[in-house]
Formats: sequence, C-alpha cells, structure tokens
Amino acid sequence: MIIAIGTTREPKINGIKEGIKETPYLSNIFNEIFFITEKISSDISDMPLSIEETMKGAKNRANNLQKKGIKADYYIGIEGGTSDFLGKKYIFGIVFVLNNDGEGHFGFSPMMEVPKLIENELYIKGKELGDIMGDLSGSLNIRSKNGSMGAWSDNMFTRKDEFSIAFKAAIAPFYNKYYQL
Ligand SMILES: O=P(O)(O)OP(=O)(O)OP(=O)(O)OC[C@H]1O[C@@H](n2cnc3c(O)ncnc32)[C@H](O)[C@@H]1O
Repeated sequence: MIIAIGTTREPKINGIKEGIKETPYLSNIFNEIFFITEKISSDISDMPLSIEETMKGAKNRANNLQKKGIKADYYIGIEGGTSDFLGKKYIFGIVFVLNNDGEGHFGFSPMMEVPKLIENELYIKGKELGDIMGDLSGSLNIRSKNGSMGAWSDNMFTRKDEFSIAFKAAIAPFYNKYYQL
C-alpha cells in the first residue's frame, strides 16, 4: 500500500503513522506501507481562522497530491487552524483522507481554547500562530515539535496526538461496518 501525505512537518507525519499503527484496519500491514511525504499547497490563507477554511485546506491538499500525478492508495491532507465557537476561539487539527474512487472523509482533533492574548494577535493583529508562539516561547519552531497544543497543555496533549486522533476519525468511515449499511 502507498500512502501520500501532503506535508513534510514531522509531528503531522508522526501523528498519521501513529494513527495507522493504532487502527484495526491498517496496523497489521504497517511495515508494508510505503509513505510519500511532500509539501503541497492548501490554496487557502496561511493562517486559517475558521473551521470551514481549515477543512478546505485539508481537502485541497489531498486533492492536489492526486492532481499532481502522485500514485497512491490514499492521499492525506492535513491542516491546522482556529475558529470561533460561541464567542471564543479554539485550535484544532483536521485530516482529510481520499482514496482513488473519489471517496473522502474528514477527521477532527479535539479542540483547545486559544489563550486571550494569542487570540488578539491572531484575530486583531492578523499575525500567524507560528510567529506568535515563536515570540512568546523563544522556541523558533514550535510547530515542528509539540505545537501550540503541547505548549498550552504542558504537553499533556501534543501536535502529534492532535493529528493521530484526527486521522483515526477520518479513516474509520472507509472500513467501519456502520458506514457500509
Ligand atoms: O508544512 P505544513 O504542512 O503547512 O504545516 P504547518 O506547520 O505550516 O501547519 P498548517 O499549515 O497546518 O497550519 C496553518 C498555520 O497555523 C499555524 N499553526 C497551526 N498549528 C500550530 C501549532 O500547533 N503551533 C504553531 N503554529 C501552528 C502555523 O502558523 C501555520 O502557518
């Protein structure tokens, strides 16, 4: 099996791999899976500020992998973003898994509240989360490590966990019996 993942960002790739190892569907063939990892355009803004835009970004990335001519059994697009719910902002990760029959499913990570100061920088000043967290934490590349969720949860919950759970939610509908009824 070949799985194409539209990113070179380590916690995203590791999240997908961890998710695969923990599914009842693909874990037994994990060692036979060949992974293609490639940075691909999401065709949305660099810092998505709504759940719909973040979903579009994940879906576009999976579609763009396929359009590029990459041959795989599954194409996986991944996007991190924030959105407003009932007046507060939350961060989450979204995974879109697409197969060669054109069947695609979204999966979502749990969400965490965005701290107030960071919300202002994002939604009022228009900055990117990676840059804001870089300035606040002194760590240049937080999104390549445990991510904002890790930073805001004292690593109870990391960026890898975010995408591992989102992947599991996206892959289940391809195999789970209730979706075949
Ligand atoms: O290389 P790609 O796959 O694009 O991975 P990325 O880390 O840039 O992540 P996204 O494009 O999915 O996320 C969109 C933006 O949101 C920010 N972001 C998302 N999650 C983050 C996190 O956990 N920590 C820091 N910044 C994050 C970051 O500034 C990104 O430019």
